[in-house]
Amino acid sequence: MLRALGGSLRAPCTRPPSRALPRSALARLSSTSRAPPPPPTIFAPATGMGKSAISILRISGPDALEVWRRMTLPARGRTQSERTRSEPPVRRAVLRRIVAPDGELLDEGVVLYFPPHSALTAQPTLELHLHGSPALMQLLLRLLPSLGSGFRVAEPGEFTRLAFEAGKMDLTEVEGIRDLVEADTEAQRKLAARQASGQMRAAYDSMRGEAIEAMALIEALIDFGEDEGISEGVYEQARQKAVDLSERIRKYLDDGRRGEILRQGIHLAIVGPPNAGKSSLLNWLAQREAAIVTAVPGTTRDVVELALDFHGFPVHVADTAGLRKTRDEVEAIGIERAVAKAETADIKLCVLPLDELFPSSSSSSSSSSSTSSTAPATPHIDPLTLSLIDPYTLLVLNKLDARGPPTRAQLEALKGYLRREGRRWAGARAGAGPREESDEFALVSVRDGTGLAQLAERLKREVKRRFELSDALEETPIVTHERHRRHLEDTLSSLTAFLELPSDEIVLAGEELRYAVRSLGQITGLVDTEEVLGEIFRGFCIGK
Ligand SMILES: Nc1nc2c(ncn2[C@@H]2O[C@H](COP(=O)(O)OP(=O)(O)OP(=O)(O)O)[C@@H](O)[C@H]2O)c(=O)[nH]1
Ligand SMILES: [Mg+2]
Repeated sequence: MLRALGGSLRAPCTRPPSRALPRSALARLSSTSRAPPPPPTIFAPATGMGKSAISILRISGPDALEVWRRMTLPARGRTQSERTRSEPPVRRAVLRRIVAPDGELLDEGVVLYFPPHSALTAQPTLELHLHGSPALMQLLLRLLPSLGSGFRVAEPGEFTRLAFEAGKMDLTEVEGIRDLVEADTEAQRKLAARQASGQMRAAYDSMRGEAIEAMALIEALIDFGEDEGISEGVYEQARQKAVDLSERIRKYLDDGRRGEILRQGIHLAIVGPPNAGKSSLLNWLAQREAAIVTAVPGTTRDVVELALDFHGFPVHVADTAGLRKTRDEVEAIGIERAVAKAETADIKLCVLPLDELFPSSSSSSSSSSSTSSTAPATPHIDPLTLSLIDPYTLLVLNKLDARGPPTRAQLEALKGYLRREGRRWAGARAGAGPREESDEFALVSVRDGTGLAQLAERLKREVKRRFELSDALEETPIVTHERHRRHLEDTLSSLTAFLELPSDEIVLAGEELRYAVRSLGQITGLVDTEEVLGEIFRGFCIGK
C-alpha cells in the first residue's frame, strides 16, 4: 500500500539535455542542469501502522518546515508569541493542533523539530507525534504531497541511507540498526546493539589504519627509496605490519561463524532411528503438539521445523524422519531430507532408544543393576545414524522409564563402540571419569520427564559455549555478516600475496596493499559501495 503510494508520488526524473533540442529548450535545461536538483522532502510513519497510543510521522527534507507552517497551529489556549511563531523551537517538544491544508482540524499532537546539524539525515526534520489512528496516518500520507512537488513517501531505509550519505553512520552501523529492528531474541539484540553502537566500525577502521600504514611505507619506498636513501628496515616494517594484520583478521575469520549463525538463528536438528522419541522431544521443547507422535516407526516423514527463543538464543529446531534402510519411496525421500538437515545443522540431538541400543538386556530390564557383573552386549547403532554423530552432537539416550538406567559397564561399552567406530560427540572426552558421564550422554525419559531439565541445561551450556558473546570485541572477535567475511577474506588474500612477493617487486607490493586497504574500506562503506547499498537498504522497513 505504502510502496504503491510512494511510486505514484515519485518526482519525475530530470533527463540530461539532448542535442536535438531547440535552443530555447536547451538554454532552459542548461540553467537547471548546473545546480543539482534539490533533494526531495520525504515522509513516512516511523511507527507501525496499527492502532496504538501514539504514532509518529517523520518528515525530512528541505521543505519539512512547510508542514509546520501549513499543517500545524498553536494548541488551544497558547500564548500570542506561540501563535506567531513561524519556526518551531529546536529539539523541543511543542504541543500543536494538526490541521489539513484547508484548515480542517485533524488532531492535537507533539511536534519535534531537528535542524540539519542535529538531524540524522542532515536535512530539516520534523516529527509529528499523533494519536495512533491508522485512518489519521493514512489521511496525512495522502495530504502531505499537496504541500509541494518535492514531497514524496520515503522508500524503505531511505532515512538511514541519508544518514549514511551524510557520513553520520557507516555501513556496519546501518546493518546493526537493521538487525536490531529484526532481532527476535536477546542474543540477537545484543549482537545488533554492539554493531549499531559502532564497535565493529571501530575495529574495521583500525584494521584499515594498519593496512594504510603498511601501504604508506611501501609508497615511500617506491617514491623515494633509491634517491633519498630511505632506511633499510622500512620494507621489513611494512611486512611486519602485514603479518600482524593478517593474524588479527584470521582471528576474526576463525569465529566458527558465530555472528552470522546468531543473526540468522542456530539450526538444531533432532535425528536418530525411528521410534526413538524424536518428535516427542520436539514437542517437549516447543511445549505443544507440534509433531505427530505414534508408536508406529516411521511416523515422521518430512522435516518439521519451528523457531524457538531458547534462553535468549534464536533456535530453529528441526524434527526429522527416523533413519533406517527402507524401500518405501516416500520414507526414503524423508530420510534424505533428514540427512541433509543434519549435515547443515549447527547442533544435533541424536536420540537413541535405550531398549534398542542394548538389545540383549531388554529381556532383563527390571534387573539391569544386577547385570553389571556380566559383560554387556555390544551396543548397536544404525550406520546412517552413526555417520551423523560428530563433535556437535549431543547423545540423548531415551526411554529410561521403559528399561531402567543402563549400567556403568553398558555406558563404557557404548563409549568404546563409538570410539572404535571413529565417532566423537559433544562432551566426549578421552578417559573421562564417571563424574563427566552426565556430560557425555543425556539419560532421559521424554514420557515421564526424567532428565529433561538436565538435557535442557546441557543444551544451554553447549549453545552458550559456542555462541555467547563476551562484552569486549577483541575477546570474542566476531563477523556478523557474510559480506564482511568476504571483504576480510579478500583483504587476507591481498596481504598474503604481498607477503609472498620478493622484496624487489615493490610496485606490485604496493598494489597488493592498496587492494587490502580497499577491501577493508568496503566493509564500512568508505569505498565503492554503490552495488551493496541497494542490497542493504532494501532490507529496511519504510520509515527507517
Ligand atoms: N516408554 C517411553 N516411550 C516413549 C518415550 N518417548 C517416546 N515414546 C514413545 O515412543 C513412540 C515413538 O515416539 P516418537 O516421538 O513418535 O518417536 P520418533 O523418533 O519421532 O519416531 P519416528 O517419527 O517414527 O521416527 C511413541 O509411542 C511415544 O509415545 C519415552 O521416554 N518412554
Ligand atoms: Mg517422529
